[in-house]
Formats: sequence, structure tokens, C-alpha cells
Amino acid sequence: MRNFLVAGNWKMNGSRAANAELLGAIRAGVEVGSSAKMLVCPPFPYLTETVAALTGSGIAVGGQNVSEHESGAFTGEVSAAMLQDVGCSHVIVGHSERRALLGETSETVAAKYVAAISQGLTPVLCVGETLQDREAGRTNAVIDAQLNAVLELAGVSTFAGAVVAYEPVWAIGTGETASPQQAQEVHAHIRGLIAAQDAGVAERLQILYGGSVKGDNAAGLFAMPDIDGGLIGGASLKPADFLAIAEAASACN
Ligand SMILES: O=C[C@H](O)COP(=O)(O)O
Repeated sequence: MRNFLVAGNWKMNGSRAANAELLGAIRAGVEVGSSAKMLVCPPFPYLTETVAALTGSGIAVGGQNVSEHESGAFTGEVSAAMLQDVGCSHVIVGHSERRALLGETSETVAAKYVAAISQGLTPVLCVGETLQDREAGRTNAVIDAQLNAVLELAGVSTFAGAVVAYEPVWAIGTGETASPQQAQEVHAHIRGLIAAQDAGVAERLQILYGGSVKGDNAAGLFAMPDIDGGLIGGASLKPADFLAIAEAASACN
């Protein structure tokens, strides 16, 4: 039996004042009841304050990106050791916005994944197809290529300490969600790909869905057998929505 994870990716949003309000509301809501594991991923400058604000709450904190390098002359980059040092337990790698806008290749993403694992961080590895890929019938092939790059570099055993997030690019920030059935098909495919190498790891692997998840569509998605939670963008900035999503996950736990 896999536990559910509800992760909030704040992207490049927030301020000290707005974060304090948001975290206070989430903490207060969680204390009255959610049993799903929660994770928030704020921008780098706010990580330390977020860790402090969430101490004792059981809510985990993660980065949104990590350097593939250990240390040194990489201006503007943040290492896995630094994320670990300030109290992060997770880090998002390979988000489609970074793949598309910042030129991250599947090979770079694989190196970031390895950097995270080597520091004891749990990578939240994002994969997903564009609308063009889907319409051309290339969804599974795209997902396979993204995952195989990581499997080849890191090996299947590392997936015991990782989370995969399926995020169809066409559903991110668009208000258009994959239907539970569409998402389930891809999640089952992802689990199958991992199972072909290690059935035990595949069975335990948390696979999150991301792409316009809201309080009112989460339950339908989480009812699917291979969907183990969500990676939430816009709705993670709205406490009522984020808590409703966590409640929907708790109900499945
Ligand atoms: O990382 C989160 C995803 O990009 C989903 O974003 P969204 O919930 O705003 O569609």
C-alpha cells in the first residue's frame, strides 16, 4: 500500500509576508485533520524561513531545482548539499518549464536526479508530453525517453528513494486537466516501465499527477489505482484549495 503525497510547487511566486500567511493557513488546516503527507517547494530565498515556519508540522520542504554539480564556480546555482543543509528533504527535477524554457535536457535532468539522490534528497522527477506529442501518439515514447535517461544513469534501485510526477505539459496552468482515465493510463505505463526492471520498486513508487489539480477534481484523480497524489502549482498558493486537495488524498490513505 502506497501513501499519498500532496506537493505544492510555488514556482516563482511569493514574498515573505504572503508566505507567512499561506504557511500559517496551511499549518492551521493540517493540524485539524489531514493524514496525507504534504510537501511545499518555495523559491530558494524562502527555504530557510519555510523550514522554520513548518517545524513540527510534519510538512516537508523541498527545492524547485538543483545543480547537477557538487560545488564550485557555478554562479547562481544551488547544490543538493545546500538544500539538504537548510532542511529540505525533497527537490523537484526536470519540471517541464525548466526543460522548455531553460533548455534542460533529459541527460541534465538525470544528472540532477543523481546529485539529489547522492545527498539523501528525494527527487520529484517530472515527466510529461506536450499536446503535439499527445496528438501525434507519442505520449508513451516521450515518457519512456525521459525516464530511460534517468534509469540508465542512476539505475532502477534509486527509484526506491524517488517520486515521479506525471505532468502533461498541455494541462499545466491551463485549467485543462487530464481526465482520471487519461492520467491513469500514463501512470500505469510509468509503473510498468519501472516494473520491467524491478517489480518491488515499481509497486512502492509514488507517482504523482500534476496539471491543473484543484480542490474539486483531486478526488477523481486520486481514486485511480496508480495515482498516488499530486504536484500542485496554482492551487498550492490558495490554502483552501491546497487543503481540500490534501483532504482528498487523506480520504484515499
Ligand atoms: O508543478 C506543478 C505543475 O506545473 C502544475 O501546475 P498547475 O497546477 O498550476 O497546473
